Amino acid sequence: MNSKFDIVIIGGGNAGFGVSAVVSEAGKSIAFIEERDFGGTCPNRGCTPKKVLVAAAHSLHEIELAHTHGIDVGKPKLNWEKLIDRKDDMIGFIPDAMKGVAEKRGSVFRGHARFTGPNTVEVDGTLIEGENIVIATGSKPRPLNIPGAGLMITSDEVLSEKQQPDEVVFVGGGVIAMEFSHVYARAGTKVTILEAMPQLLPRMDEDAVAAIRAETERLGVTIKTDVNVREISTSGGRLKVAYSHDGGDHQVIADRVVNGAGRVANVDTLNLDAANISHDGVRIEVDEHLRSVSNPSVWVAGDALVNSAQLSPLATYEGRLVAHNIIHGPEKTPDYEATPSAVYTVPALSTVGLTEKQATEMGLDVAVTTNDMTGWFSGKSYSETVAWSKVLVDRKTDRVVSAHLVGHHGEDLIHLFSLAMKHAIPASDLKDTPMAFPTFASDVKNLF
Ligand SMILES: Cc1cc2nc3c(=O)[nH]c(=O)nc-3n(C[C@H](O)[C@H](O)[C@H](O)COP(=O)(O)OP(=O)(O)OC[C@H]3O[C@@H](n4cnc5c(N)ncnc54)[C@H](O)[C@@H]3O)c2cc1C
Ligand SMILES: NC(=O)c1ccc[n+]([C@@H]2O[C@H](COP(=O)([O-])OP(=O)(O)OC[C@H]3O[C@@H](n4cnc5c(N)ncnc54)[C@H](O)[C@@H]3O)[C@@H](O)[C@H]2O)c1
Repeated sequence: MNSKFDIVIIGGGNAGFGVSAVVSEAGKSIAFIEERDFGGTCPNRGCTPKKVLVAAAHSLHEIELAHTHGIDVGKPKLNWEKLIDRKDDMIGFIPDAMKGVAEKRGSVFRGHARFTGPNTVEVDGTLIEGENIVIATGSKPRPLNIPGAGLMITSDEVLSEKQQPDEVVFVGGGVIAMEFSHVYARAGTKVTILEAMPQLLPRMDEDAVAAIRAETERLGVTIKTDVNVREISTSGGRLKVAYSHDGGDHQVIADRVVNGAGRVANVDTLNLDAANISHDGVRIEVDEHLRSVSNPSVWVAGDALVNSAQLSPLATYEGRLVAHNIIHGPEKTPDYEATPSAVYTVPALSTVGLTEKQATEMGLDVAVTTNDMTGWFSGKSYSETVAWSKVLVDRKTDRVVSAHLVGHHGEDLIHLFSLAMKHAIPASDLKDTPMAFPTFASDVKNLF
């Protein structure tokens, strides 16, 4: 097999496939290296399987609300094993299908890649040379320096273990903890979230987080912020989490403790020094074109890049951008300003743009409008338990600065705000655009 290629891609996830789509179209030769499942985290261990569990939580939520529509139903019982089987059935074909795509685009190598020189990597004894090499190796759970940290499971096990735990503790109150808490709590698992920072989801708008926190507590989830998790140990066949909070020492017993403390770039085993790639062990230093500052043959995209949010559409976007820059020269720089995202609690917290605090710190003159839509016709029809919005509009430019939505189909509505921001559609034009009625989208004009 030819071991010299135009482009070597390390990692077959969203970022790697983003690169391969563009460079294969341009007729370049590709070595595509993957050590685990083609498709990577999002379709195999992330977004897609997670959404199957979230869909079950939606169903349980609807059943909870059925009585408001005059429908009598008994207490539902989720069969966790069947849910995991359903998830496995839905995604099982993905690695082979994606491997097939990879094979159409280039030469596939299976195994762990590590650099041996500025333009070479080694995979299981095979040396592969690339004019350009793209690091698209994704992320992995943050290793925690807590005694007993090895007793924790990760989102991988949450998505694959067939036995539903009675009690779960999440160390960290970020996206993973919030999404799985809503599934577990509705399925009857007792959940505790221990977050180190004063706020759950620390990067998100504090009022939006307060709204989803209240809904999460309504489900019975125990949430502690400003917590120092001190130790995890075994206790009578179960797990004990010792933590400090509010000046006191506490403990909670659970069947499973989940690492929900963030994910770090997966680059520490790549032997970066052999390729003269400037890094600090986690962060590879790149320029505005996502190219290594010390080795111009090396590029970084997706979760392996520390500069941007760990989101699958961004991984694909960065991969495609890197491919463009390899083919046409370093022309493009990423623009993250109007990136929408959602936390798939039930209902979701959806957001695009700055938090109110960030806008204030930047000295922007913004009109801030918040709404509780539970009393609106749309919110009432669907008996929404939480329906909340905050929209920021720049008073001088009439441009949407950000939107934060909890419930009210925000995970879809957020894209209207994102499009308006990206394509500089004035906020007043967005307000004046007729939308099908009665829909949640038709409420957009009343949100700001
Ligand atoms: C539980 C969970 C839920 C998520 N939900 C969402 C969501 O709803 N929406 C969203 O936008 N994002 C979500 N994400 C984030 C999303 O999955 C990532 O942002 C995305 O998968 C990153 O793509 P990537 O290509 O950078 O990395 P990955 O998809 O992780 O791909 C990297 C690949 O590189 C391979 N690899 C690593 N090192 C080597 C090596 N040395 N040699 C060979 N191969 C190697 C790995 O095996 C892996 O397949 C979620 C993540 C998790 C964990
Ligand atoms: N819907 C989505 O788009 C989605 C879903 C799941 C995951 N993801 C991505 O995956 C990444 C990882 O998710 P995550 O939830 O693990 O990370 P996160 O960054 O969202 O949250 C991690 C949380 O853990 C806290 N923390 C860190 N160390 C701690 C400690 N020792 N004790 C207690 N708390 C601690 C942090 O303050 C933070 O709030 C996210 O960055 C996210 O972008 C996205």
